[in-house]
Amino acid sequence: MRSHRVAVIPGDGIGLEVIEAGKKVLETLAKKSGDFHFEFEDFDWSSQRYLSQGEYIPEGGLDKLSKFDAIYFGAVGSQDVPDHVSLWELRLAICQGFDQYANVRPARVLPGVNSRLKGAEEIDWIIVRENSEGEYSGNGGRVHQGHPEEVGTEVSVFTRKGIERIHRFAFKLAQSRPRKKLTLVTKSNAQRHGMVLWDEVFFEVAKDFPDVKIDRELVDAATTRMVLKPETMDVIVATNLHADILSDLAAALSGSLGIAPTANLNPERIYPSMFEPIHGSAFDIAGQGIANPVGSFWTAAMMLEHLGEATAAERLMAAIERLTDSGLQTKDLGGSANTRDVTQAICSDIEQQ
Ligand SMILES: NC(=O)c1ccc[n+]([C@@H]2O[C@H](COP(=O)([O-])OP(=O)(O)OC[C@H]3O[C@@H](n4cnc5c(N)ncnc54)[C@H](O)[C@@H]3O)[C@@H](O)[C@H]2O)c1
Ligand SMILES: O=C(O)[C@H](O)[C@@H](O)C(=O)O
Ligand SMILES: [K+]
Ligand SMILES: [Mn+2]
Repeated sequence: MRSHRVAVIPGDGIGLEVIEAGKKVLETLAKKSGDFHFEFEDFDWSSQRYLSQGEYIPEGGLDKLSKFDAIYFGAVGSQDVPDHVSLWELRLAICQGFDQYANVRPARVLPGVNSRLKGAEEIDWIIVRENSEGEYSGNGGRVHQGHPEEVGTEVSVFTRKGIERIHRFAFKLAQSRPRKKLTLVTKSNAQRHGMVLWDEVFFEVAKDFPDVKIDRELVDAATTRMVLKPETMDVIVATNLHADILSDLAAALSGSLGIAPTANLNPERIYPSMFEPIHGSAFDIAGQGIANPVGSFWTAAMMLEHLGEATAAERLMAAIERLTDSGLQTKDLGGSANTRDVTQAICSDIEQQ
């Protein structure tokens, strides 16, 4: 029997609720499949831990985490901790610490889901987010704090190496898809250094992929194209910040932020990769049991794929689609089901297949 060691970090808020749901689904699926199982280990790395013990990740924590086959992550963020502290101390510490430079964010309208966008059924995108540098390099500082002369800088850092590897990853992904299209998202009209390098390296890498159809879109225009001509896009490569914003838009256009999944990949597999729904801890609905767990289920399917369990990943995706198609939906999708109803329904569906 194949065994997969998965570190589970539910984090904060609805992260706890959707990861508990996702684990149940994964366990049901493994039991049904019969030829693999999970060894889950839970980590309490969260804002609660930070507030009580002064750190998100304990001494030696990343070393311990590095031994796992994958990481299943919920969300981080608390009203009692500044967002820049929680994000940097937990999610970014793992993504950057494990060089998970390729963040992959698929978007499509699942069966039975109503999008507010006319023509949304045309959405079939994968957003590739550069996940190690750019606007998230953490390069900057503050001086003269509290004085009228106060200055804060936030300097984006783009390296040739960092740019080349993410473009190459995006080209390979585009090449593997039927439409073989790749859109470069940029802002090199206004940002005349790092973004120009971003573009130049893209067109250099493009020479190695003559079968991939390419185009270039400024990020502001990319938002309108996603809304007005969704069928013209396939794989989209964008910087850390641009892709962060575009992927929330893509999720909402596909029905809800509660559905969208993410893989934070270290493609060379030197470190474990991390899988999480794209949403955050959702202060407004946390603790109510009404979070949509579908994003964490789809995320689980991406994790299965990465672990080499392609058949199980397909079975899970099919179960997710039967679930959304059945009309049993949470509030964000216009339904009245809660997290538990939806989780129970998908588990019994998997058991009965
Ligand atoms: N990767 C992460 O861990 C991550 C991602 C985004 C935000 N955050 C953090 O989360 C906190 C809250 O951020 P935010 O409000 O900007 O974004 P958010 O994603 O937490 O919530 C935005 C909106 O979407 C709704 N929503 C999100 N997920 C949902 C789900 N599964 N089901 C139903 N509704 C859902 C929320 O209720 C809210 O109205 C902040 O601290 C932020 O830094 C963390
Ligand atoms: O990286 C970020 O900006 C946040 O964690 C979050 O918004 C995400 O998308 O992961
Ligand atoms: K998340
Ligand atoms: Mn985001």
